[in-house]
Amino acid sequence: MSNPTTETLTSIFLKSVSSVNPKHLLRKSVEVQANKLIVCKDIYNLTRPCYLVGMGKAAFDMAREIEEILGDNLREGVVNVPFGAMKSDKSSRIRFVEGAHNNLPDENAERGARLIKGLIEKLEVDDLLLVLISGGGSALLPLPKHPLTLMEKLNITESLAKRGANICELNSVRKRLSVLKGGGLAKLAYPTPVVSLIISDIIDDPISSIASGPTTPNLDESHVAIEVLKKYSLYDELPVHAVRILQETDTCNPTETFPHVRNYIIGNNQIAANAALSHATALGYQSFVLSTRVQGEVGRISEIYAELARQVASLIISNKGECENFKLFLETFKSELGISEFAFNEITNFNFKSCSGICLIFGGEPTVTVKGKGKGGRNQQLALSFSIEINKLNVDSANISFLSCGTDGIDGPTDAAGAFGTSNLVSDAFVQNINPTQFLADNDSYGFYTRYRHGKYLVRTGHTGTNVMDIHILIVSPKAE
Ligand SMILES: Nc1ncnc2c1ncn2[C@@H]1O[C@H](COP(=O)(O)OP(=O)(O)OP(=O)(O)O)[C@@H](O)[C@H]1O
Ligand SMILES: O=C(O)[C@H](O)CO
Repeated sequence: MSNPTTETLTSIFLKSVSSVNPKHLLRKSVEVQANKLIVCKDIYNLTRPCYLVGMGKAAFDMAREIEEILGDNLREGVVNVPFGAMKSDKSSRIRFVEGAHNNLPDENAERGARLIKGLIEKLEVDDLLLVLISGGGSALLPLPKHPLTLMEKLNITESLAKRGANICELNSVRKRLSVLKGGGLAKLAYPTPVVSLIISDIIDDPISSIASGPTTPNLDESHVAIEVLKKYSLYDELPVHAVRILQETDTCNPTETFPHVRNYIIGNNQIAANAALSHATALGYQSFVLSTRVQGEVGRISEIYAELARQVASLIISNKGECENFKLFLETFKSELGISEFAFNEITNFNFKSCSGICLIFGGEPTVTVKGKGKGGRNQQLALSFSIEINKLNVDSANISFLSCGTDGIDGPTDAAGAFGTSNLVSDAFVQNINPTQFLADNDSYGFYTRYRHGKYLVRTGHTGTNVMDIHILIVSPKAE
């Protein structure tokens, strides 16, 4: 087997992204037969006038495809999309609103949210409302509860994000402060039937957190949001009217159900990881999806990945079948990496003897606490940090290549989807008089990769039109004789 090239890794990543292309996902999940709408085998009567709303990074492509599928059955729609996501001005019954520059709610997004609210308020009981939900939806559906202003709400959520709140903590607060989030959209639509089609960008696909769960009851107890704000020392700084909204308990009904709503997850990280597996296998690698639940600090993840690569290299090179040490190692990190029982048994029972190349695939969304002044993203940071960690282990018996990319094609405030890492990157960089550790310390992974090998180790795909978190690909293969 030839040594993996950056093109090899890129081809595996691109296959994973195309498997979660919204058009592809919708064609797999939704069809119209006679006057019936069939969604994941459930049947809805299309004699009802059909309306559409949507929000998120994949919403434009989802909306265009749904419009093709529904044809004249679609009466009207309002879909909020990120700036730059609109690709064609083909006439449409759907009104697209671009907003949320850099994933931050703004007046355009608020205008779009008001248009969505206005459309829903006109619905009749005999109508049908389709809701298209994908990652980035929270920033595209801002409608603060009166008298909270958009700027006040933005200050609260931005401060939480900067202080390290994870997406579920962030959205527990957003749900409490917003009219349409946390089930508000579904409540407004009642009793009109609601069918929501969701592309998940959160680990384990929690519908109540994806885009802050506009179509599911907010099952958080009222104190959850308050506890999050206290955890990050923000509660005492809130405007008085924000505290009053958070303390309202009438909107919290943990037993609430929405009998008029059906939610369908039509795309997620598992689908993308499985597609990566199929392609890597077709390329001749013995491939495994070890986890789609990777989270935690990037530095820690890179250390574990580096040790994993070292262990796999020694198993392949030593040509020994046994992997007791490997099993013990993997057992130690199984829960931290979110490795399933199936994946654990599959790889620890594999005989590495005369294996010509292993491809390990992960998915998830690690975090970076940004302390430096540099420019980068969690994927570029992970690829650089992995290269530094694997270099420390002096694994010279095998070729070790790594890719970490965001499936939405945008990693942090940069034009890259992510980057490559290799076991010889550090030594190679020093030949070019570039110190990787310095760039990493300044959270300047983009600055490093634009200099290293003239930027060839950056992965640039542009907006992919989908978003199912990140994909990590690790290939370990014997050095060619
Ligand atoms: N200089 C940097 N180096 C490393 N990571 C950074 C840097 N600047 C920002 N980040 C990370 O990038 C994250 C934002 O990434 P991005 O803009 O891709 O949004 P996202 O979290 O993927 O949103 P979505 O899930 O909607 O795509 C921040 O949470 C921060 O941790
Ligand atoms: O929009 C959001 O809330 C995040 O992308 C999680 O879905």
